[in-house]
Amino acid sequence: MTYEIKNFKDGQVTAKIIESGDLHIKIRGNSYEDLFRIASIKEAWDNENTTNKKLTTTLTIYCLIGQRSDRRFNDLESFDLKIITSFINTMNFDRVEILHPHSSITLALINNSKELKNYEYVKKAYSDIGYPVLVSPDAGAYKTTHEIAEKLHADLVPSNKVRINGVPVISIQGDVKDKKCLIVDDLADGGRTFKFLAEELKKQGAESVFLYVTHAQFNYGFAELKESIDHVYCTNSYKNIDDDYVTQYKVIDA
Ligand SMILES: O=P(O)(O)OC[C@H]1O[C@H](OP(=O)(O)OP(=O)(O)O)[C@H](O)[C@@H]1O
Repeated sequence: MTYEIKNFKDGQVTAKIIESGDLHIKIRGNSYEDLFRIASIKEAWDNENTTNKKLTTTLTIYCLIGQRSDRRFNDLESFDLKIITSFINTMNFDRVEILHPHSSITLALINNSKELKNYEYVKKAYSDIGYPVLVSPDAGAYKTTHEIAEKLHADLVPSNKVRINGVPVISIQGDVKDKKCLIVDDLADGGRTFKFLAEELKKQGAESVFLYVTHAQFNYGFAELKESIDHVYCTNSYKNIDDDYVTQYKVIDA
């Protein structure tokens, strides 16, 4: 099944089904415009296929917008992931695949959802570096990084970040002296969490520090990170990056 998307000059999005069949939309999903693209395609497809119950509809989202906003942060503020997932649910897909969501709340809020794991990308980085120790940067990342470490038979050093009087304090729970370390997490916004952690790992004698994140925003570039992180591994779920400092695994043609 194929479709095309057009944008009107005022920003309106419209979809046209070119060829019918099972529907499988593969999209970053990292903008509100992408969500409306999905809705337009699905609406056009539904209109063509109201009577054909044998066809299936699948949505694959590589970097869901709002996945970090998995709770109402403050009174009087909107719960954005709830709004986004409610909108996706109105489209009634048979299956919705989400690549490495920030937390399980995303999967709980989306009907018929399934996680696409980050394992194969971490494995590639792990082999490329030469079997480093995995480092989970916070409590949120511990569970998924622990699962990966078990599968790879890799050592895992958990670390934790707490704020004392607003200042981040990092505690590393293991020995990293003379070791190669690979920090594994879901996303980098600015990347400062990892810069501080890498500095601490190097203070404790780490030979080198690498970073893997599935969703690579890096909104402030790489200059600061280069001071303490040797190389970055990520997917292109959020955007394409053209920089020798970054190895990007392609999940979407874009
Ligand atoms: O690039 P940075 O700006 O340093 O941010 C990256 C961190 O932010 C995200 O966690 P977040 O703080 O949103 O997790 P939470 O659910 O614990 O609030 C993400 O999982 C990273 O750990």
